Amino acid sequence: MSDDGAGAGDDGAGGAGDGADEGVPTDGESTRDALAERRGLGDPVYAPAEDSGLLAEAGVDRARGVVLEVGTGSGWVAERVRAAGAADRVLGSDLNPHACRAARERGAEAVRADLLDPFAADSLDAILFNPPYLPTDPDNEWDDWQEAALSGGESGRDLIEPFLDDAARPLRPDGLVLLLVSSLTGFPEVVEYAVSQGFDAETVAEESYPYETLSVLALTPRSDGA
Ligand SMILES: C[S@@+](CC[C@H](N)C(=O)[O-])C[C@H]1O[C@@H](n2cnc3c(N)ncnc32)[C@H](O)[C@@H]1O
Repeated sequence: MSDDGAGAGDDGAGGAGDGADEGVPTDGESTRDALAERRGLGDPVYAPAEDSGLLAEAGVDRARGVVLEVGTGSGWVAERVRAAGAADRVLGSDLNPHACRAARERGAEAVRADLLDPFAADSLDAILFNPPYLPTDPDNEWDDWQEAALSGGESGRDLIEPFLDDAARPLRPDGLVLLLVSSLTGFPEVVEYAVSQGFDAETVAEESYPYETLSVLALTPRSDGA
């Protein structure tokens, strides 16, 4: 979600980042407010930003076979991976019906779903997720789709943990999860949780911004299942 104008792509990602980092506070909650304000609270669909760009690059490099982007938003990441041509099929899913519509308009195959719920066991070769991850004070939660795109609850990990609880189920045994993680969310805590859910974790991309470091974790199911 970093928005310092570094730009994550040529057709939308980082597009809201013209204001550099001026005035962006360093605590998670007010950072969230500043970022949400820049993106426009009226827009119900997350606009691609640097986090989207980092995940898309990792997906283009590593995702093969049947790929699902969970929380596809505008569908920009899914489309980048599809257009690169190395995957057999790229699906997108999102809880937000406006996002599903936007992703379809972009040409992505998108379905409305809560995390991985409707996906069958052993059906996916790669799963990508740029989750809502900003730590948010419960007293400051808004009840709208922008909130659903940004807020990871008090810890920042309210969506990441249930995602990791279920991720091994739809994944084929030699499959791969690419998970975008921000330092605001607690990188070591996410790694520890992923390992506790039976994954090996490796950082495959990292970018630092003035108020957060974004990483992409490649998670692979441990063969011993432990
Ligand atoms: C940070 S945005 C990322 C959007 C897009 N993938 C990108 O990188 O530009 C997080 C997305 O997750 C979606 N989302 C939130 N909760 C979800 C859930 N329970 N299941 C599926 N998607 C969810 C939001 O609607 C939003 O589109």
